[in-house]
Amino acid sequence: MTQTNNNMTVNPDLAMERAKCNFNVLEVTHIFDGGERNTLQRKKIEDVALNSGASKDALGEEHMSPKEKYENAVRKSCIYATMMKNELAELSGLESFGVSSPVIRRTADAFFKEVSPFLLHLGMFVPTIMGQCTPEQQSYWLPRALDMQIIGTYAQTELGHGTFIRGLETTATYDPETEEFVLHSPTLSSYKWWAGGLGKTVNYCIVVAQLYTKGECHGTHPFIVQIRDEDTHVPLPGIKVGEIGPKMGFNTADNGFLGFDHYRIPREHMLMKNAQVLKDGTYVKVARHGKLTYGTMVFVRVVLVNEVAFNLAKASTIAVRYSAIRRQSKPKPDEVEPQILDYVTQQHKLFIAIATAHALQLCSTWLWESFSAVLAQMKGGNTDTLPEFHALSSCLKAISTSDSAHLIEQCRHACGGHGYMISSGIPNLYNFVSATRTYEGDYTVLLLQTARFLVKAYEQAEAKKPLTPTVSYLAHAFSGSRATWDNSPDGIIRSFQALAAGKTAVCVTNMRKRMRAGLSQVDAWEMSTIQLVAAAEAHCRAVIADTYRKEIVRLTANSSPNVKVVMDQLTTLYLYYWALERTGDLLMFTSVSQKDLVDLQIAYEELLLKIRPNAVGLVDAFDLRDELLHSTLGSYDGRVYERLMEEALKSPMNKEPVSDAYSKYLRPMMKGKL
Ligand SMILES: CCCCCCCC/C=C\CCCC(=O)SCCNC(=O)CCNC(=O)[C@H](O)C(C)(C)COP(=O)(O)OP(=O)(O)OC[C@H]1O[C@@H](n2cnc3c(N)ncnc32)[C@H](O)[C@@H]1OP(=O)(O)O
Ligand SMILES: Cc1cc2nc3c(=O)[nH]c(=O)nc-3n(C[C@H](O)[C@H](O)[C@H](O)COP(=O)(O)OP(=O)(O)OC[C@H]3O[C@@H](n4cnc5c(N)ncnc54)[C@H](O)[C@@H]3O)c2cc1C
Repeated sequence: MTQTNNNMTVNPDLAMERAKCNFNVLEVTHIFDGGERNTLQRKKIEDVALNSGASKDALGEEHMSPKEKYENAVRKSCIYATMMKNELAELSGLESFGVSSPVIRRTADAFFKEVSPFLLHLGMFVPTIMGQCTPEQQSYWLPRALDMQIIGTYAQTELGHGTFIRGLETTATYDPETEEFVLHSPTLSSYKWWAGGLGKTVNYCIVVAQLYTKGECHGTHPFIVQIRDEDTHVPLPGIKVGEIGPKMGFNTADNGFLGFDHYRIPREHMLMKNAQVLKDGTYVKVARHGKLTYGTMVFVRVVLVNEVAFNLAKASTIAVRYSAIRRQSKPKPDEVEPQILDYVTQQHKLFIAIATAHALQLCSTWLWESFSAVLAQMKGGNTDTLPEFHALSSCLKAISTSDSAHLIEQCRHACGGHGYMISSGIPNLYNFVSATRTYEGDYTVLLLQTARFLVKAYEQAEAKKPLTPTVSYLAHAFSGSRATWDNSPDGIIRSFQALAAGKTAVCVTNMRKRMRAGLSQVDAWEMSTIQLVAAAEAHCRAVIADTYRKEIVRLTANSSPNVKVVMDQLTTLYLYYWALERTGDLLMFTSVSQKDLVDLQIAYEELLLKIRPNAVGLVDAFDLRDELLHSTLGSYDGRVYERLMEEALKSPMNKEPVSDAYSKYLRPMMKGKL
């Protein structure tokens, strides 16, 4: 065993990998964190939160009953929330980052193998107060929520409707006599379903309901609703609330259901930034854009791109470190068994996961900055950039969550049987991230929102009208010839734009044909949706690749030469990988030849070999402390087999030499006495 300088015993294969890494790991950490200052701040916060040991459990979470798991998660949420208020807020500069500070959010992951029952409080309840309240409402609710005097969630989805918000059935009917709204659940399908923390934890929630006043429905609006007594926590009369039961993941989040029986709330509890109901029941629309009440969802879609990049970084760290210590098979009889990381197929599974974590991390920062710019414009009353931003955040949310879930599963495959152990950390990561593909807007549904924007932009391009920046490439869609293939990074990005333009053009042509043949516009659209989803995906890949490439060039401008090289290798790998995944489309919409594709495959394989010596260095650069990884396979020291055995011995099944099941069932059966 090799010793590192801080006296940690490290697996010799991992030590060897670290010795051969040829770039400065810390420099890459700074790139991933968005600068040295951010790295220092992150480390400070992690030290305060994690060195206290408060994140540790006496008994492994996986051996607890659901009720114990939930109570333990609440216990740790309270510890973490108190830390956040008292110590971490100051370190993170909470005012400037807002409650969505990714560092605060990430550090919390050391406390929870699944999720905190407070996730929706900070993730959606507080942001909705910030985004949907008038200044007076904010000054009342925000301090109480930030100080955790009240805990809330976001209850929009119902048993019958999640995607189609306009179809929600919960009603909020204004009664001018008492100046109250009457909340009611008229059907079983109108029961709120899914909101995190609703089952047992929260005492308030944002409820999205159809607003009725003066006999007229004005569509869905948000309300802040108290559902439990502030002292006893008992559900208030008129409220039916509970937990929805076991799920694939999120089992510490007490997702809940909620029904109303003519439940009254004060008029002022309607969130009135975008629309108001006056005392006499007059409805006043304030916002210039009809979809501003969807603002919290847009915010969370932006945050999720960062969230899944972080989780993919975790999975790739686990799988790459494990692949460096795991030796298997003997392709060369005279040599020792190779590290599985030496197999090119293993590199194919893993290096794209590292590159994608980088791509999504950098895109998430860029998206956050674009979002801030859109918000600033909207403050001045200008909503012109909102449609483009909605199209952009929709497709980035869809593709980032879907790619991350797929690649986390690929990391599990790369860990063979041990990856299937809960203690590997990967199953929990997968269960969490696969849900992100569905919630906050399902994958297909969001890509179709982007496609809607692409089709409109295509029609504008056809009419030679100006285009917004992310779709400006559509102006070249009418040259009549296929896009010229070249395998340079910019050439591949242009090819993805050509795929998006080509697929959109095919859809527009087919829709027009179908409409001429008598189909309605809605049916013609419906028949083209497979290709429309594919067009939106290609558009999104072009956006990710372009942003990733530009950001890396910018961020490595002053980097040392080897960092520049390895970062360039990763971006090129990302582009080659996706071009090779879409060869059929490239053959349809660009001039690429069979020979070009054979050459590209060879270049890709050579790139994997170039990245191989730096693979462990690259995942070390994510700088994920063991407390955040929760993994027997991925710890920094590589003591994999020791940890697997230690965890196995903790199983309650190993407490007794002979299980009770022997005397109850096995023995009677084997002795023929059952
Ligand atoms: C501390 C931080 C931690 C963060 C981590 C948080 C993790 C939290 C964990 C779990 C949370 C999970 C929470 C939830 O899931 S909450 C519920 C989320 N629900 C959804 O996302 C529903 C998805 N559905 C929709 O968004 C919409 O229904 C729709 C699919 C967009 C359709 O809406 P609608 O029917 O009203 O609209 P149309 O299709 O008719 O389109 C009309 C035009 O409006 C435009 N549009 C739609 N949405 C928006 C928007 N958000 N912004 C701007 N514009 C929008 C659309 O493009 C159409 O425009 P057009 O010009 O083409 O007519
Ligand atoms: C872990 C988790 C946590 C959640 N937390 C919350 C929460 O805190 N608060 C909250 O309000 N909600 C929450 N949700 C609900 C979540 O937002 C919805 O489940 C999600 O938006 C998908 O909606 P749906 O369930 O209605 O799916 P559906 O719309 O029923 O989707 C089913 C299938 O139909 C397809 N489909 C639907 N409409 C169309 C269409 N127009 N065109 C093509 N295909 C379509 C979809 O692509 C999908 O394949 C949570 C969900 C999960 C899984």
